Amino acid sequence: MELHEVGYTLNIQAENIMQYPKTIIKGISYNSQDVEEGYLFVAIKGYQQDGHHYIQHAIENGACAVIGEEMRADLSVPYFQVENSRKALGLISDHYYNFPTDDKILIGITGTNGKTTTSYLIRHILEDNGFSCAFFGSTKNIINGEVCPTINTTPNLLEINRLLAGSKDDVVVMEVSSHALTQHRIEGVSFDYALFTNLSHDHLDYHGSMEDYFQAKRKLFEMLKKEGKAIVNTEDYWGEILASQLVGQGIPMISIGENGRSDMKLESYTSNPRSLLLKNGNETISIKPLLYGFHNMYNIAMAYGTAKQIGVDTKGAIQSIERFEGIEGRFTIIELNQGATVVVDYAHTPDALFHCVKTAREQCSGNLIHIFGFRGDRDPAKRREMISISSEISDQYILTFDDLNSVSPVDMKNTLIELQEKYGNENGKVITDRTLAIEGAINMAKTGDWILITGKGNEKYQQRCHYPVQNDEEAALYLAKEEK
Ligand SMILES: CC(=O)N[C@H]1[C@@H](OP(=O)(O)OP(=O)(O)OC[C@H]2O[C@@H](n3ccc(=O)[nH]c3=O)[C@H](O)[C@@H]2O)O[C@H](CO)[C@@H](O)[C@@H]1O[C@H](C)C(=O)N[C@@H](C)C(=O)N[C@H](CCC(=O)O)C(=O)O
Ligand SMILES: Nc1ncnc2c1ncn2[C@@H]1O[C@H](COP(=O)(O)OP(=O)(O)OP(=O)(O)O)[C@@H](O)[C@H]1O
Repeated sequence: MELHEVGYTLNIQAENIMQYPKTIIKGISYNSQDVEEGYLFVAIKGYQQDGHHYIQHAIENGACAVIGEEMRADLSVPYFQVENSRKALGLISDHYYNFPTDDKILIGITGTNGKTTTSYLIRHILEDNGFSCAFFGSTKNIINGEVCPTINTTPNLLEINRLLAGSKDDVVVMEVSSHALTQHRIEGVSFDYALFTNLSHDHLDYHGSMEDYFQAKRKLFEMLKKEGKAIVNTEDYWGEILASQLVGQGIPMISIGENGRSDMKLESYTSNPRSLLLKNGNETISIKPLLYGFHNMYNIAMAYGTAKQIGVDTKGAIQSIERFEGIEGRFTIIELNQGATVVVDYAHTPDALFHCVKTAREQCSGNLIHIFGFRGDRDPAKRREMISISSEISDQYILTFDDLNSVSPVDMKNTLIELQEKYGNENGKVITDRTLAIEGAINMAKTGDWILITGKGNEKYQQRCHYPVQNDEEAALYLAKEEK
C-alpha cells in the first residue's frame, strides 16, 4: 500500500505526503517489537506505556514510516502526526487490507453478561442453517472455521482486518467490550445488527460510574449502518434507556423482554423440565433448550431474533437452539460418582452470580455449596454484593482465591477474611487454595447436593495450587477420584 493513498482520510498534512510520495509499506504494527523491514509503526499512548518512546526501536527494526500523536521532526523516516493514533490505526488497516468487512453481515454484541453465550448461539444457528460465520470473542476467534487465539474480547481493527483478510465467511459475529469502544479499537466498523444483552455492575474501576459504562456501551449503537438494526433487552434498566434513545433517533429496533410491549416476548419459562415460550409478533414459538437458567433464555431470544433477521427460518432456528449444548465453563455440569453434582461457571459479576446461583438452587434437591473468589486488581466494589447473593441463596459457601494478578496471597487472604467477617454469614468460610476448597466441598457433599464453582469457568488457573490440576473441572474430576 502506498501511504499517500490514505493521506486524506487520516488528515495527514499534505506537504508531508508530497515530501514522501512513494512510501510503500509492507506491514503495519503498533508494537515496535513486531516491526519488520518496510513496516509502518503506529505509536500509541497506552495505559502502561507510551508507544512514542519506542519509535526509535521501531525504526531500528526496519520501520519505513511512523504515525504518532506527538510533534516529531527528528526522525530519519516519514512521520505523520495525527490527532488520535488508535483511530488512525483502524482507518489505515482498513485501507491496507482492502476493507475486508465490507462484503459481510456484521453483528456486534455488547452488554455486561451473556455476550459470549449469545454470540456462540448465533454462530451455531447460522452455521447450522447454511451461513458461514466468523467469530471474535473472549474465548477465541474463528475465521473460515479455524480457531485462532485471542488476547482481548474485542481485538483492534488491525488484528480484525488481518484475520478477516482471507475470510470467506458470510457473517461476522463480534463480542464488543466497553474497553474496545472507549479505546477506538473498532472505530470505523459499520454493523448490520447491534445487540445489547444487559448492563450491571462491572469494570467500574475502569469506567468510574454506571453512566459512563453505559455511554461506552452505547457507542456500538452509533456504529450501525443506515439500514442496520438494534436488538435490545428492554427488561434491563439500561436497555430500556437505550431503547428510548434509539427510538428517539429513529433507529430501527427490536425490543426483547417479558412485557406485552416487547417485539419479542418471553411468554413463559419452566426450569424443570426446561422449556421456553417466545412470542415474536403473531408467531408463538416453543423451545426445549438444553441450556439451564432464565438468563440463558434471554440469550436464546436474542440469538433467535438475530438469526430470523438474517433469514433463518423458524423451524431451522428452533432445531438448532435445541441442539446447542452450551459453552465450556458456562454452567458445565459434572456428575460425581458419589451422587453429588459439580457445576463450573464463569460468573464474575453480581448479576451473573445471582442468575447462576439461582439456577443451581432451582436444580438442586439437596444442599447447595458455592465456591468463589475475586480477581486481584479488578473492581473491588462488586465483592460485597457477590457475598450477599451467595450467603442468601446457597446453603454453604467457601471464599477462595481467583486470579491474584498483582495482589499478594497474604493480601488477598486478608481481604477474604475481612469481607467474610463484615458481609458474610455463619455458613461461609475461607479456604484460600482453590483446589483445597473444592476438596472441602466434595468431602462435605452428599447425594443430591450441588457444588457450584464460579469465577474461572474453563480458564486455566493463574497460580499453582495444592493439587496438580489446571482448572476447576479438572480439579473436581481429580478430587472426586481421590475420594473413592
Ligand atoms: C488496559 C488496556 O485495555 N490495554 C489494552 C491496550 O493496551 P495499551 O495500548 O494500553 O498498551 P501499553 O502496554 O500501555 O503500550 C502502549 C503502546 O506501546 C507499545 N509498545 C510497548 C512496548 C514495546 O516494547 N514496544 C511498543 O511499541 C505497545 O504495543 C502499545 O501500542 O490496547 C491493546 C491493543 O488493543 C490491548 O490489547 C490492551 O488490552 C490489555 C491486554 C487488557 O488486558 N485489556 C483489558 C482491560 C480489556 O480490554 N478487556 C476487555 C474485556 C473486558 C470484559 O468485558 O471482560 C477486552 O476487550 O478484552
Ligand atoms: N443474559 C445473561 N444475564 C445475566 N447473566 C448471564 C447472562 N448470560 C450469561 N450470564 C452469566 O454470565 C457468565 C458469563 O457469560 P458469558 O461468557 O456469556 O458473558 P460475557 O458477557 O461474554 O462475559 P465476559 O465479558 O466476562 O467475557 C455466565 O457464566 C453466566 O453465569
